[in-house]
Amino acid sequence: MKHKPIIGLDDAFGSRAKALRNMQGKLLELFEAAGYEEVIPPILERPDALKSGAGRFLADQTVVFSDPAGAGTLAIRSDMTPQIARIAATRLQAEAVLKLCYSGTVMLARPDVRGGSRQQWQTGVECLGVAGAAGDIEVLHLAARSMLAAGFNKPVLQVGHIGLLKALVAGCSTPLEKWTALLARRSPDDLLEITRNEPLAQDRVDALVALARGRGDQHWIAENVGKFGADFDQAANELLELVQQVGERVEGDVSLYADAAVMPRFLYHSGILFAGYAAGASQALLYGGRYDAMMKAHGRDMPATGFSCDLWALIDEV
Ligand SMILES: N[C@@H](Cc1c[nH]c[nH+]1)C(=O)O
Repeated sequence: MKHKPIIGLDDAFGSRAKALRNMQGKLLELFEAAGYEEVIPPILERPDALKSGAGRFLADQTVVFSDPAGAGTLAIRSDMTPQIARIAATRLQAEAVLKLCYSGTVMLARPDVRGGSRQQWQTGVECLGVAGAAGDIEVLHLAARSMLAAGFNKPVLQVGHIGLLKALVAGCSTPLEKWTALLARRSPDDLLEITRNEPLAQDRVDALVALARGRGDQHWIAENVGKFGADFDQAANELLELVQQVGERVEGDVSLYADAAVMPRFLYHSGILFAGYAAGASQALLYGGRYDAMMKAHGRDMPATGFSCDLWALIDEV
């Protein structure tokens, strides 16, 4: 009997296998030169370690199974950032600043994008213990350099802040993951439909629709300061200052701009967020952001920012 591959999973051999290793080598070399040390966590975790501070959303994206060796319910990791959070909060607790990098397979319960892959070869960095904008700035520069090393065509970094959306939909019963999904899909009509059942003032509805239409650039953010309360203003100012500090061109070749509609893949980010694009690619190829709240949920209150990308997507789309 011939076994067919599972839909959404793939094998690599020949030139594809070489390209994957090559890409991995380039990125790990870059991370190491920037002072990031490699960690190699296991592919299995307790579901709680993956969920802590990340909530249901990540759990829905995770394959769980009952361990035949009696260790209870186990999860195949769907993301490595929560593993780094666990390690930083437990085994590396003695170090105040941690700069860590990783490269390993993660498995998604369902693909991120229609017809996409369920397996990703996640490669990235996490910068922990560097307070304020300094950590974000360091990670954004390293993301830009990674995009150049990976050969992105016309690389662009879009930077947002989850606090903007949270402030706009405060008091709504629709969960945050629903809003982020609709905004990530850029579907203003579906979004409008949901706002009908929510106690939202018209100016908030207009703001959400503007985001779904992709109109949340720097000017839009600045214009809206003062309209939606202190939390919105704090997030907006943090984002505008960061973008101003880093500048519109990073490493000479990477364009960077603010976009309030940048949405996270998972819901554990609690500050700035960013996505990296290459001209001609069908999807964002790099994701990152700040997740101090997830560190707190893991029992170690410390600042944390990082990014990751999928080597499979890089070799296919760059
Ligand atoms: N792991 C996140 C990106 C990230 C890394 N560190 C912080 N955020 C993702 O894949 O979406």
